[in-house]
Amino acid sequence: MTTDWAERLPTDFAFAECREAWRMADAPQQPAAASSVLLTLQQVQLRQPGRSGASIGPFNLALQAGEHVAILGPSGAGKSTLLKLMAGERPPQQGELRFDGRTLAGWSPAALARRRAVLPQSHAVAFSLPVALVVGLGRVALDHDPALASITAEALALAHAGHLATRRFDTLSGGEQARVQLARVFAQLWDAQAGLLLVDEPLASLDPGLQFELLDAMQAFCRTRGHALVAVLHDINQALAGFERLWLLQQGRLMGDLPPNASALAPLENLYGIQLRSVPGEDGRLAVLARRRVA
Ligand SMILES: Nc1ncnc2c1ncn2[C@@H]1O[C@H](COP(=O)(O)OP(=O)(O)OP(=O)(O)O)[C@@H](O)[C@H]1O
Repeated sequence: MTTDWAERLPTDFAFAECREAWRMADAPQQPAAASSVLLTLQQVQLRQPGRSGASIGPFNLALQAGEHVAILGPSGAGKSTLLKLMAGERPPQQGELRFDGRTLAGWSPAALARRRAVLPQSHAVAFSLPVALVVGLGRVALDHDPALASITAEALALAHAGHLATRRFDTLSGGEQARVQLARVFAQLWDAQAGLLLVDEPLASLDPGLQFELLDAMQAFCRTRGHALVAVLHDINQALAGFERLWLLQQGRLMGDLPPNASALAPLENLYGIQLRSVPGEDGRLAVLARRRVA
């Protein structure tokens, strides 16, 4: 496979960022040193457009290189918007974001695409594209990509989607499409180091077995490459099992920045208005049973 197909993509193609990144490819950037700050948000604030007018922030956050953070909160709390701010997809009205020491605006789309990948909550593809092409779109920022075919195959296998390689994306089920999109972001950061993977409800359309498998795959993928991982999740146990920090959001504000241990239970109960009972989890990690709060 070559990158010639990128020239044939329709102009309103959904992966506008990738196409832009492919056009603007420039010199590779040096990755952040281990245990350094990768991404900072300082007084970052955004007001949503239109009638909702919801105000998100101000956020003051620092994400370390290689750190794994889960963002939790009720529906409409601002989780996806925070992820979009971190991705540089939504510029803040106030405040500053720095990625690897440089303001996000100071990164060219191509250089950013080689260091950080984004898996949005919805990922419709407007055209009937082959699965391998959708995965290969993760690598359009590279000028020369001799390993494209093998990385595409390995990324699909890691996302438990190797058997879908010859299918067309629009014929796949929701869960199959989710796995292909996960393979796309794996492919994007496959040969990067100390990057950033931002994922929004990546497991929502998958069966429970696949949720375990793909959460493990995502964690292992990031750990072996030193990538930081920030995931918007609705499943408290997934957040407790595989993440080092929990960012709790409510009404556009950060209500807590906590480790995934017993100290998080009361804040989580308050966040969702539910009762949680701790139960033994895997490898001694905390797990919870959720119940309706009794008045
Ligand atoms: N483009 C937009 N224009 C106007 N309002 C928006 C926009 N995007 C989000 N909002 C509003 O901002 C608030 C936060 O939305 P966001 O999608 O970040 O929430 P969320 O926590 O991810 O929710 P969910 O768990 O339901 O996906 C909501 O009230 C939403 O209606």
